[in-house]
Amino acid sequence: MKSKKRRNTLRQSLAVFRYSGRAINLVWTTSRTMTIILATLTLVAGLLPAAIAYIGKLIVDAVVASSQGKAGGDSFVNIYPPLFYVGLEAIAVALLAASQRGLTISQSLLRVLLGQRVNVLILEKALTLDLAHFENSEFYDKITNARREASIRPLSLVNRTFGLVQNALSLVTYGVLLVKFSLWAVVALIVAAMPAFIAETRFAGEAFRLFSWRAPETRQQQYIENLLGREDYVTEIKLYQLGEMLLGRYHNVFNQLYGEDRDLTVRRGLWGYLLGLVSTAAFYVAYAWIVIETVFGKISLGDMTMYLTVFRQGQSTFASALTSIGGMYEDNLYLSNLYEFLEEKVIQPWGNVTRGSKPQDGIRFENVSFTYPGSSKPALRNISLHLKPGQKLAIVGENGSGKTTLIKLLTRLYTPDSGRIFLDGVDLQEWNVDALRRRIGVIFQNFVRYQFTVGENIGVGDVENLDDSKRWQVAAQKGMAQQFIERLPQSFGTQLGRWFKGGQELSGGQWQKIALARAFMRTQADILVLDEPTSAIDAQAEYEIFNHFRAVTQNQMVFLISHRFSTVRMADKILVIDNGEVVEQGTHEELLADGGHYARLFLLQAAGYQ
Ligand SMILES: Nc1ncnc2c1ncn2[C@@H]1O[C@H](COP(=O)(O)OP(=O)(O)OP(=O)(O)O)[C@@H](O)[C@H]1O
Repeated sequence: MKSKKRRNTLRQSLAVFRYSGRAINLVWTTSRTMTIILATLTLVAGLLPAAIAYIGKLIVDAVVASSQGKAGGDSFVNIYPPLFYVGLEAIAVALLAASQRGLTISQSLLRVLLGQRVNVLILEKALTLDLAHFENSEFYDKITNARREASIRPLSLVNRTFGLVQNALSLVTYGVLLVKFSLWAVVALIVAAMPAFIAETRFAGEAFRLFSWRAPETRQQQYIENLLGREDYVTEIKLYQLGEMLLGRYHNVFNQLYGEDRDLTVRRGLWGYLLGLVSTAAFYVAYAWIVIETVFGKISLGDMTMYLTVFRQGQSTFASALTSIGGMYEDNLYLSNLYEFLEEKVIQPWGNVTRGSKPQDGIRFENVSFTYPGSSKPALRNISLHLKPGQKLAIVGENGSGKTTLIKLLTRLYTPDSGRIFLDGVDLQEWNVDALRRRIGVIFQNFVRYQFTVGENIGVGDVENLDDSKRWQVAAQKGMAQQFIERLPQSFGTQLGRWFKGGQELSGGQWQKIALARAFMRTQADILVLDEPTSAIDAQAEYEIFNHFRAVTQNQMVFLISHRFSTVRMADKILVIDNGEVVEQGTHEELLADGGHYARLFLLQAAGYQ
């Protein structure tokens, strides 16, 4: 029982080295030269203090020898040996200072490089995750935890590991010098410092657990900071007078966090002090012992000077080694967060088909059903449809009926729970991700308003031709954006949004025209997906867009979601969805003649215009 407990304690203590290897590897792959410099300087800085203490002893002994020579009546007093040692010590001290300064410089540079490296690793990982991850709050906690401290912790762990090696080297060399005096003194000093170490690792663990639990609160604070600091929120927050309420919430979260922090900090400080007293007491007992031994002439004055230096420095080195271990424990815990995030499993059910077996088949949904993760009700049920190359499909339905969900399945942001979707006769799951995505041009309702130039905002539709200004123009023409862009101060070169210097804000409809142009930028895409692309566009422009819509999308399949029947009626096929199910399917004329759901909604809207 006892031995099991001891093994556990040992394993816990050794756990401080768990991530050291990985952290060192991370630093090593970030900059080999810098790591070698860091290791060499650590070695030098670890060995020099004992050498300096030893030279100190040589100085005192040489001084005593010289002065005894004089007292003995020698006419020639040899002043050179002590001076030689003084010079030697000066050189050693200068070297120590140089190595310490070198350590600081290389650590600062490595910190910057490593911060960038870890952030890139986190962002690269984020790119491989799917949409479902981003809709899960636990995942946000993970990414928040990984990002918050992870960029500084690997270097900190490496510094502490190296620092520990440096301290250990110093301690071993001090030990070698001290053992000559008494082995027991060495053992006593080590034992006296243990309680402080145990307390340190305990508190570090507690601090970390506090940090992890709090991820939701921290995110809440970040969210409020975001709400109060972003230009797109500011109008509503002002007009609804939400400022004070939000600030109040911000304070509440802070007060709660501060209370916990304060308790832990005070407890940690108090215990650190009390247990530190134990090792100070041990140090002074040893101090007294050395003084007594010197008074009784058992050791030389030089030895006493050396022992005192060694004791004093040995004690502070030991204390700093213990703090390093406490800190390493903490670093390990934070790094476990980083690696937990980086090792988050990504299922990539993508195939490698780049070309369909039946290119004339177009898109086919067969009995597709889908329920969002964590939701109890299916968003889509038994959807079947078929769209041939070049055909246009409009999807109609009330809010929340499942239209956008259908598009998310088509674009493979989600995978159906049952049923299958085929493109050119091949199941979407078997398609190569790049080949599939290259074939689709899409605008979602919440398309992104990039704080880039107008041209780039259109160019992102086809990243390989991001800067091709000729293509921008063609795409802008198709999206009816050409006219207003030409009136902007720097035309396609105008910076959009308010975040950067000279940025210009656009109206909702103008942004939507940019988004339309973006979808048209993808010239090789033969599937165009438009989720309410004209909801903010004025009637005249919409009329013009759809008048030439057939011409500009001649060879493309189009999936169009719209609440405007003037737009919908132009489609070859109309799909009416209600509550996740297809309730009607046909052309505008057929559906009107049926006198069902579609006919009722159409007449309702038409009546509104009369
Ligand atoms: N990410 C999600 N996680 C869970 N449920 C979702 C998610 N997105 C949508 N839903 C739910 O799925 C159903 C269908 O939503 P969907 O966005 O497809 O509707 P829609 O027909 O496009 O509506 P609208 O006309 O308002 O855009 C709704 O009940 C909605 O609450």
